[in-house]
Amino acid sequence: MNCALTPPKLAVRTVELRDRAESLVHHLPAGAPLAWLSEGEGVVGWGEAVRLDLSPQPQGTSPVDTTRFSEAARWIDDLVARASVTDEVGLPGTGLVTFGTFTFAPTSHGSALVVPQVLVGRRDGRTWLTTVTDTPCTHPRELPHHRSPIRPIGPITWQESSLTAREWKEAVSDTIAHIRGGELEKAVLARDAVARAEDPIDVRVLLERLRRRFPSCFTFSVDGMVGATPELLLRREGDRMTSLVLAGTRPRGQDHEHDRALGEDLLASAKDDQEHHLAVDSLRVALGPLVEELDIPRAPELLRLANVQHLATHVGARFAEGVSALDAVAALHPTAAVGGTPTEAAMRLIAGTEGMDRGGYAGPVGWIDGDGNAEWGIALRCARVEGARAHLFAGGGIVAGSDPEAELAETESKFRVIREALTDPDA
Ligand SMILES: C=C(O[C@@H]1C=C(C(=O)O)C=C[C@H]1O)C(=O)O
Repeated sequence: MNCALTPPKLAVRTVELRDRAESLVHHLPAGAPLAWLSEGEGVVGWGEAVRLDLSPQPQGTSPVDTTRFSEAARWIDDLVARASVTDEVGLPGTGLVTFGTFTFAPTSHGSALVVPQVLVGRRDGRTWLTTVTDTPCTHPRELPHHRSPIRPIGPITWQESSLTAREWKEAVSDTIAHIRGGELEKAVLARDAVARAEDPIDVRVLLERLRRRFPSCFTFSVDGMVGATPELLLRREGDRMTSLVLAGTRPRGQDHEHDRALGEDLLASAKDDQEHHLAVDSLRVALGPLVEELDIPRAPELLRLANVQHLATHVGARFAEGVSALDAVAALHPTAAVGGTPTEAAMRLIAGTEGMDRGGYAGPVGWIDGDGNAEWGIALRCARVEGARAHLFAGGGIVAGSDPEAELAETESKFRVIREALTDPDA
């Protein structure tokens, strides 16, 4: 069913499921899967009980406009108020769950909310089945069996990017000049790459490879945005909020010694420390009015992933009375990990420099349930998958001390996540 600004009345039921599947991905049928997976847990869904496509704002709208978030929040509030929910499990991710993807810029197409007809979730060793209908009918207690075989992706050809490597490095040099000229402190510049398969890409192949290779990341698929992001914009459980800020990157080393040396270099680098602290400060300022007991460690730690290592800060807080997860998403986006400092100047520079539309890349992606529990990541290490085409994105933070060649290499390391998921059966 398609959407409307007044959502329909949904009937929702969650029941416990006896399930031995090693991966929730194994339950997904072909088509447009919904997924949010980390450390063997999470939620997957399929079918559309209802969806909302949020309209882009007109060109010229402020780059920090938050209309798409407030429209989404209003729609979800209505949906939840009108729904009749029977929830026999009662955990974050049970009951009425809405998946969402929001564009980086308010003027881009692609912000959408989707409520699946069927959802399977897993947490703390418990698995559940949620079914959603808009017509009175009996809900199943067992999983409907209609899995279709997974289709291999086959050969991939690479097409031209919006900017060549040389043009992108020039864009980085120009950005460094603007920063040294005092116009701004940091801007995150991204590049794209376009892959084409011979047949429509089976997203389940990507999800399975991504969750295996990046178990601690958040492997996601929402309305065509598919990836494995390490960056948690926020998680809400009851009134607790957690967030993971990343900025500052090195590749992984070829052996243990080299890897350790790269990590130590990252921890000691003044340039990366500046880049990281601008990201943490943007979060502190945005969250300040919305939370209590904001706990931000003074120094970052090292987060090692299969392809790169990052400076990482784990943040905790308690939501202030009356503040929702989507209020916080709207306030946080874009953090200086994907936008820059000051935000508006960085957003304008990004729009005028990258030569492409980011769409959902670097925007919030995740889910929210009817009790307000939620997990939203920043859509990184991802691609927009449409039929046989995948549009990949990767970027990096530019500050006064950045080097264009090193930034290009950093984007290559970040592209590897999706490139290898598309091409390498052993990735
Ligand atoms: C912009 C990306 O990543 C962001 C930028 C980082 C950096 O500049 O060091 C690190 C992690 C992310 O916050 C990306 O993956 O495309």
